[in-house]
Amino acid sequence: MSDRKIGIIGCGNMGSAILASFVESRKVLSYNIWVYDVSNERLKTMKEKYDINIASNSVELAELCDEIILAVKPDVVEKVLSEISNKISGSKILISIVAGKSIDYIKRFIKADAKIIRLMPNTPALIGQGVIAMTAEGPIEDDEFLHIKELLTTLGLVVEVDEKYMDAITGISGSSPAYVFMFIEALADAGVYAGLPRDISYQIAAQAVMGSAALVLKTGKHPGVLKDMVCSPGGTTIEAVRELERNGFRSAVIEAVISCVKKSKTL
Ligand SMILES: NC(=O)C1=CN([C@@H]2O[C@H](COP(=O)(O)OP(=O)(O)OC[C@H]3O[C@@H](n4cnc5c(N)ncnc54)[C@H](O)[C@@H]3O)[C@@H](O)[C@H]2O)C=CC1
Ligand SMILES: O=C(O)[C@@H]1CCC=N1
Repeated sequence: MSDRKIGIIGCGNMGSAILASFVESRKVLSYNIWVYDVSNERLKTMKEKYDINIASNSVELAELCDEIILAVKPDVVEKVLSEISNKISGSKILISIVAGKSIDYIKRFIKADAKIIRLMPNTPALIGQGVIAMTAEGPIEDDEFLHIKELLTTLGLVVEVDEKYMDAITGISGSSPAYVFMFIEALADAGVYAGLPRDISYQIAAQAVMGSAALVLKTGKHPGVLKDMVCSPGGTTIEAVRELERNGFRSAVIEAVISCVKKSKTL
């Protein structure tokens, strides 16, 4: 457990997922966490739920905390960084989860020797099942980096990457929960069409997706091999596979991810 103070600026979907995971895992105790958000309602909810500390603004949060997680949307990053620029120095570490904003971009607004870590998490971090891509710059000591990495394992799988891969990772794991939820929703709608009660349909669709993903990870087998194992010759599955191929399923996924990655480069 860490005694360092952690601050989160922006407690929306992703900021609150990180907060929830930290608190619920007890890796960071509530009294060592500060949050700030422009929405008082949001702060009130977070305080009620997690009993954390509320900072009165981003400057106070940056003064109080050792690690400052920047979880606002890309269009307000410049404003927030300009506010806290003088506070990020010494042993303090700025941790940005902002999509599309490079470390070089961040460095335009804060001190040249500031310690910066850039992450690309995803929302399953809320239940400790996320993917967290991580890269660092500045005079960060190995033990500081490892300390943050260890903390982030609370959120899920942590992968250290070169920053040049961050846009691609945004397309593959940062944004993909949305595509997967769409897939689960579509599977369940089809289940309802076929007469299943909706609650059972969502439950089995989600479990089938989770089980299939776990099978890829646990067996290490190629997804194509695992797909072939489901397709009995002349059976039901290959009928569905034929329809998916006819409707450009794979191409739709690939093009969607390419669009996402392109967008990330423009943020
Ligand atoms: N939602 C996701 O799945 C992921 C989001 N991200 C990144 O996380 C960041 C936040 O995204 P979301 O949580 O989805 O957005 P969100 O809109 O849910 O949350 C942003 C929060 O920032 C607050 N805010 C706005 N201006 C502020 C300011 N000046 N100071 C303090 N708080 C302020 C808003 O009130 C809001 O609660 C983005 O940069 C996004 O790229 C990264 C990975 C995944
Ligand atoms: O949609 C977005 O821009 C953010 C980045 C990754 C997931 N959500």
